Amino acid sequence: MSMFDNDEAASRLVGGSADADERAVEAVLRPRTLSEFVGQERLREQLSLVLDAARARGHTADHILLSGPPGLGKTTLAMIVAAEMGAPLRITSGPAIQHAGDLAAILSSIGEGDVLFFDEIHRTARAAEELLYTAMEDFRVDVVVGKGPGATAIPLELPRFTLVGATTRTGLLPGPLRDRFGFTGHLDLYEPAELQRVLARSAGLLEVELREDGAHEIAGRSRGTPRIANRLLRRVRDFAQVRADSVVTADIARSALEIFEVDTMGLDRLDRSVLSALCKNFGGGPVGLGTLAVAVAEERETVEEVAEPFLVRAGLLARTPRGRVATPAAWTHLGLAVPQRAPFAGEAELDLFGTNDDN
Ligand SMILES: Nc1ncnc2c1ncn2[C@@H]1O[C@H](COP(=O)(O)OP(=O)(O)OP(=O)(O)O)[C@@H](O)[C@H]1O
Repeated sequence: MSMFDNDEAASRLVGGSADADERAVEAVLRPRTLSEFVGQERLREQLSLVLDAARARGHTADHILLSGPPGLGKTTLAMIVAAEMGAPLRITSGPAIQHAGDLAAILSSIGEGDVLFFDEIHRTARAAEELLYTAMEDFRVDVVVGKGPGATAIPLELPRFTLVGATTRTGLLPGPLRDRFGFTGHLDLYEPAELQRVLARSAGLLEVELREDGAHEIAGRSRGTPRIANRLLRRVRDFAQVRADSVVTADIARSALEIFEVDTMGLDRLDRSVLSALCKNFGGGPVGLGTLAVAVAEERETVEEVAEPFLVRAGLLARTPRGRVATPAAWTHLGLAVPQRAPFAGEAELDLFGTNDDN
């Protein structure tokens, strides 16, 4: 059985998603205004324009879609949208909406100007989609009363509200849903310098004495993700409290993260064992996903969904039509000499977007 069978967040220090306990801790660290929100300059400017214009017209803002990997600040931005509009925030998620009735119940309790944050909107049940379309476009839901031939649809007018949808990829959304958003913003991975600012801010709130070189060390291992940066900071703080004088320097951060097996690029044990098997057992590939999974004693889903996305993004692993391949950077990162006749040399069809997943 895989050590990563359960929720990714529960078992991984460098996983992107968070469980309920972590979300409670995170609430303390959330920026409350656009100006407090670090990085994502373009998106911040766009959002600020959308919100300022709506306020100037005295209207609710258009529906907003936010896309990007977990932990980059979509929930935080939804909260900021509500705060900047001076509106109450309501929260739901795709997985919570199994039937049209679930959605109708939420929508019918919404007030004028409310902001409805809809997390993982791409996971909304089909049965509720139509209802969502009319709610977003016409601020109306048709509530069906009765069954069979005698069923009638009673239109229910809704107050104007702003829906803020979050998704990990806009491509996962049906076209008609995507089209109903007036503004779509994409969140990119953060640069290390931006993560250093996130860390400095969090350290202030958590009353951790974080030196600049300490922040630099943690930022480099945070996989471009504020959630991971904050999580690593909390672990480093533990170490600094127990083993040092509570001050987080680069040395302290390095020692702490070595104990937690997070390396200089932010790879953990699973990531490294995948790369190491690929290079050492299979000469750098190409090798099929199933074979690679067996070599690291993990489920193929774990390798594919937990380890690979970041390895691909970090340019360490490529998915090709003939299988997984280690890039020169992978050999170098593992401290191995890059072989002369490496498999990547002749690969013209690198699938860097990871769409080819069944080799
Ligand atoms: N730009 C930022 N500046 C400062 N802190 C940030 C920023 N973005 C995210 N954070 C912090 O990172 C943590 C995770 O952010 P958030 O919950 O908004 O991510 P998310 O994209 O909604 O993730 P998920 O998709 O898993 O819900 C929060 O504690 C938040 O305060």
